[in-house]
Amino acid sequence: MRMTVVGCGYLGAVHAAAMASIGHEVVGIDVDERKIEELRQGRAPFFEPGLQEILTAGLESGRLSFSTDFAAAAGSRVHFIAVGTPQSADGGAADLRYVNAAIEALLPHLAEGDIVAGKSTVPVGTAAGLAEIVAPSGAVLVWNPEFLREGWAVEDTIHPDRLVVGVPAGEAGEAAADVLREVFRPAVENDTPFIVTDYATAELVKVAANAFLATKISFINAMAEIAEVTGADVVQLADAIGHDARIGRRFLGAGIGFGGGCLPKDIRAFSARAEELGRGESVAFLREVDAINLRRRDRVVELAAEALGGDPAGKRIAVLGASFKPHSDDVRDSPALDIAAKLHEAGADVVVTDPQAIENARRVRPELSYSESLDETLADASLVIVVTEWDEYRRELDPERAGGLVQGRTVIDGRNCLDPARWRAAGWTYTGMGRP
Ligand SMILES: NC(=O)C1=CN([C@@H]2O[C@H](COP(=O)(O)OP(=O)(O)OC[C@H]3O[C@@H](n4cnc5c(N)ncnc54)[C@H](O)[C@@H]3O)[C@@H](O)[C@H]2O)C=CC1
Ligand SMILES: O=C(O)[C@H]1O[C@H](OP(=O)(O)OP(=O)(O)OC[C@H]2O[C@@H](n3ccc(=O)[nH]c3=O)[C@H](O)[C@@H]2O)[C@H](O)[C@@H](O)[C@@H]1O
Repeated sequence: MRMTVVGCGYLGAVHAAAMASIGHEVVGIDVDERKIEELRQGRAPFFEPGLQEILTAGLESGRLSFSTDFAAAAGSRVHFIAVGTPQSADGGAADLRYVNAAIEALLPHLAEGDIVAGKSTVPVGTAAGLAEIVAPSGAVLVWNPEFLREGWAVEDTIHPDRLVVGVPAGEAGEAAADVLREVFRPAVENDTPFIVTDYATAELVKVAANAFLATKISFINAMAEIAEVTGADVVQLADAIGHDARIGRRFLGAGIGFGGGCLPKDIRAFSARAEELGRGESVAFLREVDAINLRRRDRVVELAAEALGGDPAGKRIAVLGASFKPHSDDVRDSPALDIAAKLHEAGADVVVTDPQAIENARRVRPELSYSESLDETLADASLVIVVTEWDEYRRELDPERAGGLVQGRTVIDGRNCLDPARWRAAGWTYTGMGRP
């Protein structure tokens, strides 16, 4: 099937290449000329495992192309909208200007019977408004939220847990759902749950899922705060409650909390929308989820100061990690970089390393010092802080060897990803997050 993907960022670029990999003819459109040129040249514009391979294969097969010209959308049966919905500058609400601009630009190229499928994460009520704008073109609007995780984006797109499509009531909606079934045929044939619902439910499923995940992380971080004053071990606690299948162990990783381009902005946008709807109190707990999350960043700064005798000023600190999570070069709202910046502001001599994210980190935090080399980062450090649990630090970093490079064997494990016994045995003072 011929399709368009409007917006070729993290979500759109992966979606376009993945759709081509399952046999569709895809044109990716973006207003960012540099990004489109890179994609045309076959260079993934960001690090995402598996993307480079499907991008190259898609271009070579002739099924995948990119353009900055919306006229390239003409002739597609489905037009996915995957543009950004960032947090607006004046508060928590989602900024919908890119979604509105994308729809406006697409309108002249739509034909009767086309489907416009929104994938961007939007406040509940957005799709109903956009449907009215799209209607005169004869196209049908559906909302098809995306649940992929960065780092596993290709796998999640090709083998999703579930597919959700919000459609208008009536025959047109049913027919549109059938077209989406065809788009995702390999997954549908693999018995992936395919949930057809109304617009509001589809929009809410997305924000509810992210709100739940954020709440789960802040819940365990709240337990970490209690563990810190009682001497309990939050990692064992998570293992123990996680054995209860009703709770589950995943997303109970206590540490410096969640960041990235989605969870933080999505819970804030959800709160803002609930307030607009007069139901702010229904999701008031999300403000606490946000507050707990941000407190964990400050806690690391506090621990760092304690470890350095009360004042980090002038002390060399090695910060291992810059991306908001491993297997990604994304530094949007990265807790790792936020902590590094706070320590820098406190006067510490901070050096940050990361296997993939240094280029992006430099753009958002130019005031920090970076090194590609882990050894160089560790050299003469009085304190080492692990803030992103890359395998390079979690598995491969040998505490003996690292101990030979630093000035002081003191480590703060912001992700509870190191083995405390092993590091202590190598003479390190180890501090985890909510674990003794
Ligand atoms: N990054 C992720 O893992 C996921 C993102 N989402 C949602 O998907 C949406 C996109 O997120 P990302 O890809 O992370 O954002 P992004 O910022 O990486 O990409 C957005 C892209 O849209 C382009 N764009 C902006 N205005 C445009 C226009 N008028 N026409 C064409 N292109 C335009 C930008 O140039 C950029 O390349 C957001 O709503 C996000 O919440 C949902 C699930 C996963
Ligand atoms: O809407 C989105 O964009 C996406 O947001 C998240 O995906 P992502 O942001 O890629 O990353 P996650 O794996 O959810 O991690 C988010 C943050 O939580 C942190 N985290 C995760 C798990 C955990 O146990 N503890 C924890 O602190 C991670 O380090 C990271 O900073 C969701 O997991 C996706 O389902 C969703 O599609």
